[in-house]
Amino acid sequence: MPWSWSHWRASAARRADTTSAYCAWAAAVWAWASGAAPRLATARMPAAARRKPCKIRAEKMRILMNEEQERKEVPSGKAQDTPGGIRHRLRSARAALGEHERRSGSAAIMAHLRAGLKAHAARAGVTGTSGAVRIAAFWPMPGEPDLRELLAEWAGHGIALALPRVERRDAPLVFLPWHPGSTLRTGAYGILEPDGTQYVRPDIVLVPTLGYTLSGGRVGYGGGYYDRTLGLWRRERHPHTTVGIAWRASRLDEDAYAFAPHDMPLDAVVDEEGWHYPAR
Ligand SMILES: Nc1nc2c(c(=O)[nH]1)N(C=O)[C@@H](CNc1ccc(C(=O)N[C@@H](CCC(=O)O)C(=O)O)cc1)CN2
Ligand SMILES: Nc1ncnc2c1ncn2[C@@H]1O[C@H](COP(=O)(O)OP(=O)(O)OP(=O)(O)O)[C@@H](O)[C@H]1O
Repeated sequence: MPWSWSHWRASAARRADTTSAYCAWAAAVWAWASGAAPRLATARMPAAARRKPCKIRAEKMRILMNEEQERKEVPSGKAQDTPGGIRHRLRSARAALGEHERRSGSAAIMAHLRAGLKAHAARAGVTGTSGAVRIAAFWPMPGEPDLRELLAEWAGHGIALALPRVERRDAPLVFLPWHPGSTLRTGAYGILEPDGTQYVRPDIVLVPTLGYTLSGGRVGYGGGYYDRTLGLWRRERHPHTTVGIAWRASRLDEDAYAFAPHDMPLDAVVDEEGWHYPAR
């Protein structure tokens, strides 16, 4: 069979599964040294893997290799459907926003939520327990819309709020009550999360969204956390409605990304321009 990158990568990934990431790279270097593979193969070793080849688990190595490869093969600015490529472009678009744009953008998103969240809940038929809804928000990671001012305002009006916590990497999120003054601790991924043991199930979920389509498709950070959580709630028939919170700059064309069956579509999206409802 003629040598090809994809064939090599597939067999290297298989090797990484069963032996170790380092062995896979050693095999690549050996192949290169013996003239069987082009120089390009070693040049494409992911930067993070290059730094600590012995310590990275085989699975992590495989993800890094795939994402690095996807990034390099995607011509910039062109619609593509590889998760690594699209996340990379979305992160770049987000990073390109200036401090002023972020501040005024967050203010615009908060204004749209103030004006429209009640109507959204009514439209979705979500009334909450005894008529009182609990809203799940998120504590912003760098670069995300910052809704904290609005959260304090809602709390002041007696609205019950919650924030997500990552308990386990491959599990659904749990939500814990939050009010101004609640103790937060640094959790997985360096995000501030509520302390405590009391879990709650929110009725309205503001979903941090790295990229979205107007039909409600969502791209996140690739942990699958919200999909797992919302999928579980749907199976357990917990009534809720979702609102993706996103920058306008992260809007994707409908055909830009191939959504997977586990991707839970958003019920609405709010960006700086306002509310967007998928035509369903
Ligand atoms: N503010 C906020 N809170 C949130 C989320 C979010 O998107 N925003 N989440 C939404 O799900 C959950 C956390 N999910 C996350 C998943 C991956 C990464 C992340 O930075 N991943 C790295 C790889 C890190 C690693 O492999 O260890 C990356 O993408 O480079 C961050 C958050 C729960 N809380
Ligand atoms: N409902 C689910 N059940 C089991 N695994 C899931 C589910 N949803 C997602 N996953 C796993 O998580 C991985 C990442 O999913 P995806 O790319 O959709 O994450 P994301 O929506 O970008 O992440 P996040 O919600 O954390 O921001 C998937 O490849 C899959 O392995």
